Amino acid sequence: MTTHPAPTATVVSFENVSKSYGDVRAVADLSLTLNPGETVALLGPNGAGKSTTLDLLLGLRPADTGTVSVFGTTPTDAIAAGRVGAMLQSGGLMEEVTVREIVTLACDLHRRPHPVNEVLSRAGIDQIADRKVNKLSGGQEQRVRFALATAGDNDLIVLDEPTTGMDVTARQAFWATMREQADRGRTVLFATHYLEEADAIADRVLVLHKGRLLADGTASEIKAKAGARRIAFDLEGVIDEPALRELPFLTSFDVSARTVRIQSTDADATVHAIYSLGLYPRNLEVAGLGLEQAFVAITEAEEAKAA
Ligand SMILES: Nc1ncnc2c1ncn2[C@@H]1O[C@H](COP(=O)(O)OP(=O)(O)OP(=O)(O)O)[C@@H](O)[C@H]1O
Repeated sequence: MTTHPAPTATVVSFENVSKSYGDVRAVADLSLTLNPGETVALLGPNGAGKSTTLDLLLGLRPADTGTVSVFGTTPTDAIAAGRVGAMLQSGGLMEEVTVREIVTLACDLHRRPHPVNEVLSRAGIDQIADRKVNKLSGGQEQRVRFALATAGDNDLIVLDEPTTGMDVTARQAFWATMREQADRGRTVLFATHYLEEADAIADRVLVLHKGRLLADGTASEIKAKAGARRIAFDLEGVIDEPALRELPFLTSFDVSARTVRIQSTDADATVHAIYSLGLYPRNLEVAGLGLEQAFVAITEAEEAKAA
């Protein structure tokens, strides 16, 4: 009887990982774990450390301190075993070859390759398979990178801002394919600036800021962590702005024409106080923050703490 090694429960593990470039601390004491079948968004503003984190995960850069492991081994060994596919932002494609040639090469090099035609059609580049790579548009190049990342059967797919430059159709097709991969138990990790993508696609969102992990949870948990809720209402007559600004628990305030828009960390108390002022708010709406607003709130709170 053949014995198989027990499946490793943890796909990726970072333990107290730090990485600096000279004086710039790109990743600071980062600890995280990725589990099988998760689709995880790595979200953060420019310079947050997303690409560096992915480089460390792929063994493209060594950590200064801490341990990175992928499927219980080093990133290099996990990649050599054909378990990881990656689509990075940079990295030139070979120019004087056709799309089919470069995809065929990627399939030939993979331990568990998919058929070339399947890879081409999944990435939506079967129609341009005979075109030279240096004649492609930015969005088409991204599709080729996507094809290279999915040339074989990978247990972990790592994507650095994968949909940059893709049109809406390409974006939708791309995420449909990624969802299929996740449904088949693959782990997908992607870095993004697009909060709506993180919200729509990811089971889990990691918020990175100045190399540190600020939040780790579902999109709704991240929104809840930001604490505030949005309140909007219309008022008739003269609007007493100073009185409204004194409402309890406000974190933001805006009046335009007859509409008051505020954010509050205790919406029930704020709404109660509005009525206590003797006002009659019309079209009253109370809603949670969107991920974008939550993200801004969390990073601003962090900046304020650091100041
Ligand atoms: N090779 C390098 N040499 C020096 N500094 C670097 C290098 N690569 C990145 N940095 C710096 O490290 C920090 C993190 O950069 P990184 O590219 O990881 O962030 P990011 O979140 O991927 O940003 P973006 O969203 O803009 O791609 C930044 O301050 C950046 O300027």
